[in-house]
Order: sequence, then C-alpha cells, then structure tokens
Amino acid sequence: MTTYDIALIGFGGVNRTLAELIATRGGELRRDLGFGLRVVAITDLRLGSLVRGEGIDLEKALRLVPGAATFRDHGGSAEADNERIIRTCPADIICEATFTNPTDGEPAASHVRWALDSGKSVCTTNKGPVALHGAELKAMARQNGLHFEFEGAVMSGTPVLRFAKRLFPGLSLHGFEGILNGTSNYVLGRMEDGLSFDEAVREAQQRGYAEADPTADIDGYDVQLKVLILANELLGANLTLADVKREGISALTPGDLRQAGSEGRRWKLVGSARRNPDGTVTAQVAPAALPLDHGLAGVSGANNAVSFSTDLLGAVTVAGPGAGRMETAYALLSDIIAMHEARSRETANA
Ligand SMILES: NC(=O)C1=CN([C@@H]2O[C@H](COP(=O)(O)OP(=O)(O)OC[C@H]3O[C@@H](n4cnc5c(N)ncnc54)[C@H](O)[C@@H]3O)[C@@H](O)[C@H]2O)C=CC1
Ligand SMILES: N[C@@H](CC=O)C(=O)O
Repeated sequence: MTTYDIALIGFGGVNRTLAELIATRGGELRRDLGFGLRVVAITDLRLGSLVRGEGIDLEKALRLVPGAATFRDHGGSAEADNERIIRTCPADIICEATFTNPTDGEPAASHVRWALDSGKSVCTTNKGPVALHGAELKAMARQNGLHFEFEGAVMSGTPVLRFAKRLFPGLSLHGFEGILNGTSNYVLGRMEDGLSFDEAVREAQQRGYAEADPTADIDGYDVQLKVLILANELLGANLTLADVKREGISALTPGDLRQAGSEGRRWKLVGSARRNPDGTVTAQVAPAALPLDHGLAGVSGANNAVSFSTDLLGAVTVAGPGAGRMETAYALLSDIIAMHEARSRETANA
C-alpha cells in the first residue's frame, strides 16, 4: 500500500489538527482511503524544526507547547529553517499552513515554490499564495508534473472549488455572491446576541476561526482574497487584489444591528463578483443589510455560503463550515485524497 510522506510547514491550529487526525485515525484512514500518511518533517516559527525520515512521533510533537519548548529539546532545531527543510526533507507532499499574508502572500508563496522546485506536491489552506500567485504556482506544478491543491483556501472544509469545477463545465457562470468569512459572520451573530465587538472577536479567536491578526477578518482582507480566488478560478477572470473593492464590518455598531433587526434585515459581510456584458469581471467585498428572506441572511455562526448565478440552473448555492481547525485540516486531507486519486488514474492509464 502507498504511504505518502508529508511535511507540515506551520504547526498551528490547522496542521496540528491534521497531525492529530493522522495520529489517532491513521489506521482507519489507511483502510478507508487505500493509502497511509507519515509525517517526516515539521517546521514552525515558534517551535523550530524536526526531520525524521522514519516518521515523527506525533503524540510527542503535539505535546510541545510553543513558547515553553522547541524541537531542539527533541533532537531537532530551534530554527524553522524552511527553505532547507522544504528542499531537502524526504517528503512527497508539503502541507503549507503558515500565516496568510494578504498583501503579497509571502513567505508562504516561497514555501510553495521551494517545494515545487524540489519535486514535492503542495496542499495549502493559505489564501495568500493562491490568491496572489495562483497562476504562476499552478503552472509551476503542471510543468514539474506535481500537484498544487488548495481546497481549504475558500470555505475551509466545504469543497466549494471542486464542486464548482465539476458542476460548471456546460453551464455559463454569470457571477456569485457569498458569505466567505467565518469570523466576521460569527462576530455579527454574537453582537446580535448582545456581546460586545471585542468579546465576540475573542470568542472567534478561541474557537480557532480568526486569522493571527483578526483585522484581516473584520476589515474584509480575508474575503478580498477569497473573492479573488473564486473569480480567477471559476469565472476565468484575471483579477488582481486592487481590482476587488474592499470594505469590512468595523464601522457597524450594535445600534446598526438592532436597527436592521427592527426592519426585518440582518447585516452580513458579502463578497461578490459578476461578469459584465463586455466580458470584464467586477468584484467587491462590502457589508449589506440583507432582508431576512435573502438566501444568505440565515447563514449563522462560522458557516459560509456562496450562491452562483448560472444560465441553465439559475442560482446554485453551496453552504457549510467556513472556518475551524478540524474543518480546515479536513480540507488538507481532501487535497491529499485528490492527489492520490489523480495518481491512481494516471497509473491506470499508463
Ligand atoms: N483556522 C481556520 O479556520 C482556517 C485557516 N486557514 C488558513 O490556514 C493557515 C493556518 O491557519 P491556523 O492553523 O488556524 O493558523 P495558526 O495561527 O494557528 O497557525 C499558523 C502557524 O504557522 C506558524 N508560522 C507562521 N509563519 C511561519 C513561517 N514563516 N515558518 C514556519 N511557521 C510559521 C505559526 O507559528 C503558527 O504556529 C492560515 O493561512 C489561515 O489563513 C484557512 C481556512 C480556515
Ligand atoms: N479566518 C478565516 C479562516 C478561514 O479562511 C475565517 O474566519 O473565515
């Protein structure tokens, strides 16, 4: 049976949860999926790095508390040393889950380049490399006969990208609108319940929904990246960050939410894009007070939903979890499953 050796770049909420899944459910995964997973390298800014060709003891690695210990105490190094480890470790697949940088996608984009340049496929939940360097990185993967998968970059574990790519051939897609950030949706809901803005953000952080800097969620930068990914991947647009107008929810007050409620409306942060008659694509992120019978008004908590406007089916809506450690770790697993399936097809056709 095939075993994929993987390297975890960034050992925070998402990659730790993937490691937990492998440690606790590796046997079941092997039986159900027809392949095994072995973690051979981990790097993290706060923990340093560890490489073990025979497989890392994940239970031991998961016990390390950032700030209190590093991998140096366990035969590794206190430095992340990403380039050397990504290039030289014996992994087949790199799982990139470091901080999303909404401005230039670095250093994660370099992590992906180093992996693809050294013969390793990549799965990532990091929106920066996909939104800001997606075309380059996909071409690099293709040229090198490798995979670059990123289902978790939009709607975490809800497989919106694969769903849409399978559904839309044969249809014309006019555009989409959606709730694409779990944190801001959670915060708006909790403010409606009476929490202060700060309390609601703190809860979202504790639940593992928020970015390292939650202003990325609140001010719409995170949705801007996701709109860019959906527009470029599904509408065939060639948009850059500057093409997606952005406004977040930080100006909304509890009074605004109450006022909307009394008018039968609910504030949501909506990301959207539409194809214009001349073929260009217009995209934006902005708060909107939606009437309660609007399809997106009932999306609650950290859930997300995106409604695609199509010619033959009308509106097609995909809804599900939009954030969370387990939900996003599952997205990485789904990427590895997709790579395995592609590899199995290639072998069968050879
Ligand atoms: N948590 C969620 O619900 C979702 C997260 N994502 C994305 O997945 C990625 C990971 O998310 P989380 O695990 O929740 O974040 P996190 O903040 O819990 O973990 C990130 C980890 O990466 C490490 N790190 C940062 N820069 C690094 C570098 N240059 N080299 C090595 N390690 C580095 C940090 O020390 C931290 O341990 C982020 O890009 C996030 O935007 C995507 C979808 C959902
Ligand atoms: N911080 C993001 C996580 C997923 O991308 C969110 O809240 O949606």
